Amino acid sequence: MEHAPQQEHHQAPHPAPHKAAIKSSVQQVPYVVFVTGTLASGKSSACAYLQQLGATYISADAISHELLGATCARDDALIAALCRHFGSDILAQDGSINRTQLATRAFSSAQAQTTLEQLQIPVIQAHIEKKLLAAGARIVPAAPSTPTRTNASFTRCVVVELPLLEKVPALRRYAHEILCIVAPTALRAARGRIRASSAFDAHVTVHQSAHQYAQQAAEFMRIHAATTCILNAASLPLLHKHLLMWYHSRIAV
Ligand SMILES: CC(C)(COP(=O)(O)OP(=O)(O)OC[C@H]1O[C@@H](n2cnc3c(N)ncnc32)[C@H](O)[C@@H]1O)[C@@H](O)C(=O)NCCC(=O)NCCS
Ligand SMILES: Nc1ncnc2c1ncn2[C@@H]1O[C@H](COP(=O)(O)OP(=O)(O)OP(=O)(O)O)[C@@H](O)[C@H]1O
Repeated sequence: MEHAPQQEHHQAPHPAPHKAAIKSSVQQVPYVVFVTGTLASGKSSACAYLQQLGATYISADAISHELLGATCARDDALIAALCRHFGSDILAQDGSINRTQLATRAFSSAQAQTTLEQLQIPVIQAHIEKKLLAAGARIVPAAPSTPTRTNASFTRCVVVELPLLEKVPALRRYAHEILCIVAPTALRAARGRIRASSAFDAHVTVHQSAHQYAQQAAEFMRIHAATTCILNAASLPLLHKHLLMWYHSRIAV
């Protein structure tokens, strides 16, 4: 919405230098959408499709994997802090974190999970912010809200997959919009079983009753924070169709 007056400046034959600078920075700014939802709702599937449509994709989970992995992208300080808190036997031979071992420790109690999040989330947040800025994203003056008209002036889109949206409030200022992917619990459970289950999923299954309410509360918060909810209760082609309509109403192609 803040783009209309700047487009008018673009029409002026000799724009003042500062106006030209504003114009060029606006043209560079991509439409930033955060994609959230609960476990196995279809966040990654949605992001993969948006990426296929041309969006730049940033994934909190992928960053988390890189930080704890064996490549040069790993974060030695974070790995050392995790070893101090959860035991040095979470370290694999290649210097990466044994994720199953860490999950067993970190998801053993609410307090341990909080410790993991306090150590890891600020680092993940800093990496996402860096990637957002590198992709041309800038702080959006108004908080994310449902657009009242199409944002046809945006030609680029950046999609950030953020499962734990509520844990990274500082990033919200970069988002034009928050998409929440929603799917019924029974479908998520069925889809989750088809997929190779992670340690977190296994933990949630084992501690089902204790986690159910927390997960549900978190999902409600994400739905509440969302500007658009997309129901992923049928086939993947139908999810793609919803996303395509959404994309075309936001991004000029
Ligand atoms: C403990 C770890 C190493 C276990 O790894 P593992 O490969 O077994 O699980 P994976 O990373 O695939 O996670 C599985 C699912 O659980 C979700 N999840 C991970 N951590 C959490 C958490 N603290 N709370 C809720 N959901 C979580 C992920 O988003 C994903 O959907 C890993 O889950 C981890 O590092 N978690 C903390 C990172 C984090 O907070 N990521 C989200 C940032 S927004
Ligand atoms: N509409 C659909 N129809 C059939 N299968 C689907 C559909 N949507 C997602 N899936 C499948 O369900 C599984 C979970 O989907 P996906 O990985 O996209 O969810 P997620 O929210 O990213 O999961 P996580 O919380 O673990 O990161 C995947 O195997 C995916 O292929």
